[in-house]
Amino acid sequence: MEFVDLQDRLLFGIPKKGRLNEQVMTLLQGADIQFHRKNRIDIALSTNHPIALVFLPAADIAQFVANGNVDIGITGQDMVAEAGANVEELLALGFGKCKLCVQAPVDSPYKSAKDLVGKRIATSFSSLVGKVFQELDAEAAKAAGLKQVENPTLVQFLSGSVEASCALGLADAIVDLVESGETMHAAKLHAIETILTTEAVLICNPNKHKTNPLIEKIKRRIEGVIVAQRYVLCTYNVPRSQMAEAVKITPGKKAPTISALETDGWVAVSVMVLKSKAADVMDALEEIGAQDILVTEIKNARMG
Ligand SMILES: Nc1ncnc2c1ncn2[C@@H]1O[C@H](COP(=O)(O)OP(=O)(O)OP(=O)(O)O)[C@@H](O)[C@H]1O
Ligand SMILES: O=P(O)(O)OC[C@H]1O[C@H](OP(=O)(O)OP(=O)(O)O)[C@H](O)[C@@H]1O
Repeated sequence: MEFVDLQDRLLFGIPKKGRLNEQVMTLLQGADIQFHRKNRIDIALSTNHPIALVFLPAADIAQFVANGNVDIGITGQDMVAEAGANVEELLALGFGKCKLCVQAPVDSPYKSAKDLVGKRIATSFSSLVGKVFQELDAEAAKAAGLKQVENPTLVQFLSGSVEASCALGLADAIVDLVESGETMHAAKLHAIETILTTEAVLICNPNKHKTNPLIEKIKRRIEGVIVAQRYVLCTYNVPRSQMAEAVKITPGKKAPTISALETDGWVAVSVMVLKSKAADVMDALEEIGAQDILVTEIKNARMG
């Protein structure tokens, strides 16, 4: 096998497959981190930065970053919590958003996690869930005036297809991720408690952030890509008399840029607007007499 020289390169852990992979690839492209990944090789050298991309299971990235095996990485906050990893969260990325929920069969009597003390729980998050039920067991014991409960809750690890475990008789309830709820409903389960909400994050080894300026550069670039994905640029002309109203509709991230027009009594405004609100904003601007309202895509951004 060819030897890959990683010396002097920042090691960047990237989810090698699964839910986060595609969006991370888009971020890298937007941040102009170029690389060529040979077929099935999990380390790719960047061709325009001293960076090596290390393709890893999302579940391992937090621990790898905490241990300093890689310097930075992208994974879910759920994975960081499950690993109990000591990492610095540099940036929330706005995708991979879901909730880690306790789910019970819809026809079961369980209404909250407390009702499951002493029962069997299947999950891929056995460390996190183990801690939650240890606490619930301890609370139940205390309430009953005991040192510990007779039947501690059994938390079993499953690496996948967790939602099938109640129907299979393996567990009384599960703890798994929920986004649309489709998987949960299809398995005739319902959420009875949320353990955490999560999204994808850029993380860094706490000792590396200050020592390598490239980390801050990558963070700023990725931040720019995210802003560009989320916002559009809106420009319009509006009578000066309506300027205060216009600023209320489009306050901008900091403030709108306003310049005088040659035509007396009019100003030109340039301002960032959330992509999801752009159509409503255009309607509202039109209603107060704004003209020549244009909305354009932002390719990239650097914010103050
Ligand atoms: N339905 C979902 N919606 C949004 N984000 C999700 C969803 N499922 C998982 N995620 C996020 O993506 C991360 C990786 O989940 P994924 O299921 O892709 O795991 P994986 O281990 O990378 O892949 P695989 O399950 O294929 O082995 C999760 O830790 C979570 O942060
Ligand atoms: O609420 P939903 O939108 O249905 O999403 C939730 C599902 O998504 C994840 O699994 P994924 O589809 O990534 O496959 P996996 O079970 O192989 O991890 C998670 O483990 C749930 O099963």
